[in-house]
Amino acid sequence: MTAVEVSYTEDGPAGAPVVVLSNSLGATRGMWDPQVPALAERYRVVTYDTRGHGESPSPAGPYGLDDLVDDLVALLDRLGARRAHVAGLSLGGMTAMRLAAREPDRVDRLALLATSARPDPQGFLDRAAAVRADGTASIAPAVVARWLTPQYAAGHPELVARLEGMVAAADDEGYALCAEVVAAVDLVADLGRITAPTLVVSGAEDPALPPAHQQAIADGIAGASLVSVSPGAHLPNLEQPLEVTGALLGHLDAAGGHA
Ligand SMILES: O=C(O)CC1=CCC(=O)O1
Repeated sequence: MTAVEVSYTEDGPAGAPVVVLSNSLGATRGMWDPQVPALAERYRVVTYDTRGHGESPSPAGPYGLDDLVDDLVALLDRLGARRAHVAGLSLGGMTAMRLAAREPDRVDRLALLATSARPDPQGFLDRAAAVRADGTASIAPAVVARWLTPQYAAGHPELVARLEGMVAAADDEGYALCAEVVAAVDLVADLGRITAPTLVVSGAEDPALPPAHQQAIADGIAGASLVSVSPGAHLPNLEQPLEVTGALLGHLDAAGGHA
């Protein structure tokens, strides 16, 4: 399939090293809002909407993970970035892992948050069927219930409402096609091919992709470091923004400022 031109936003100094942030299933690039200001103090931060999400196109399917990687490579080319730091959460992390394994010369440092090299497919196939039948609004409360710990969600009803609105606004077919991408992901053989210095981040209470998934990634990528954020669920960057942003900056800054 031809790569699509994804919709993106840039923040930070134009000449700084590029950091690209890739979103999770059902989210938009807005999910990175807590991280962008601090990262943009010293990086050219690029957030984008994965195809089928937000303001990016939702071409007819089926999609494979390599289509999402092709979109990301096309974005790097549009940015004039031969190499970039790449961070992704969940589906975004799967895209980032595949890029790092397939085109290692395009990736400087890699950050993989709340993601998996081999998710259990059935739940995602069921989810695709559910949104095709009843739309993304029908699954939004259950999805967001996995993104934040129950305690944090109880204390932040406006955030919960905003996130549920984000999922409900997602294109039904785009969401379903990307859920099918997740269901088909098997990156176990790719892990050993990843040479980029890698940070892996877990939400200690993530019910969607529990910490064993990130442990398997950290075990499979040579030299990877693993940080567990607690309390934290599937979107630990929202619940623990200071800790996650600090971990990202520590990892990226170790590159010495050159992507
Ligand atoms: O949506 C979820 O429940 C968890 C998830 C899996 C892949 C992804 O991007 O989010």
